[in-house]
Amino acid sequence: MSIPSISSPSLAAAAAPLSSVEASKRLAAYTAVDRHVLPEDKIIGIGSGSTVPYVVERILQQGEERNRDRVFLPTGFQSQELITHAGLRLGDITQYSVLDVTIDGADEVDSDLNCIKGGGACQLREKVLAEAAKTFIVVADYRKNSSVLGTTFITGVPIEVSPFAHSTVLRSLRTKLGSPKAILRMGHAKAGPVVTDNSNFIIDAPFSEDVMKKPHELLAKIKLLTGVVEVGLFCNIVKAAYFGNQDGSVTAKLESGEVVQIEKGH
Ligand SMILES: O=C[C@H](O)[C@H](O)[C@H](O)COP(=O)(O)O
Repeated sequence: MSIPSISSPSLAAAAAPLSSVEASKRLAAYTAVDRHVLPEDKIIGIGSGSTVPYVVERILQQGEERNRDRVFLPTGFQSQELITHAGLRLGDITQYSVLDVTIDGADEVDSDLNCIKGGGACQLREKVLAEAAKTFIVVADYRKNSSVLGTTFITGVPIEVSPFAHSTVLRSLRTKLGSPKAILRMGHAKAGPVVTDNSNFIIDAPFSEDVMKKPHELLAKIKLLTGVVEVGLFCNIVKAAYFGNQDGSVTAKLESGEVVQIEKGH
């Protein structure tokens, strides 16, 4: 296995000045990798989205020796490409049912480390790799750090559904579960609905603040609808969430309830 060196052109490009949001994503990702991707970790889950490339970038910076006997499992097509293009060894969840650590992005994280995920339609595979990991870590920029889910990510809870059942699930969400504005997610630059890596559709279902304050209850109700494959509410899975801030610090929310401020350069 040949792993690109730290001075490769792709990393040189990555070292170019970043916007404040991108810099915050990188800061969160680098901090999380430094703290949670340890020398003894060999089976590593790589999540989806625009923050995760910085996770892979930092893992590469740990060096060829450290990565030689590691296997990386993807949460979808995008992270599979990330892993292979980085020259890291690709594995599959069907080969490894226990992961040492999984690091993933999030659309929003509340005070109790519950998350909305699935803005990129990857929540099914992401949840499988999150639950299979001994340690599941979330990385995001400061915009995702919230106290109640649905405050900043307002398009709704992403719900993966079997195409066959999408209209019945939509009806139940609208008329029984209190999401009258639930809609089928449509593609951009593609006619028709978004189709997931699992050949399913996505429904985005916004709920009131009162309902979003109890994400576990909402998750249970949505999962019981026939045809629902997975819900983009992650409850009681996250061990720690790292948010990069505009001032160069990182806010870490821990499973214990503690919130730690990591100052620039630490
Ligand atoms: O389906 C997509 C995933 O849940 C992403 O991890 C989530 O949307 C966050 O992505 P980003 O890092 O681009 O904000």
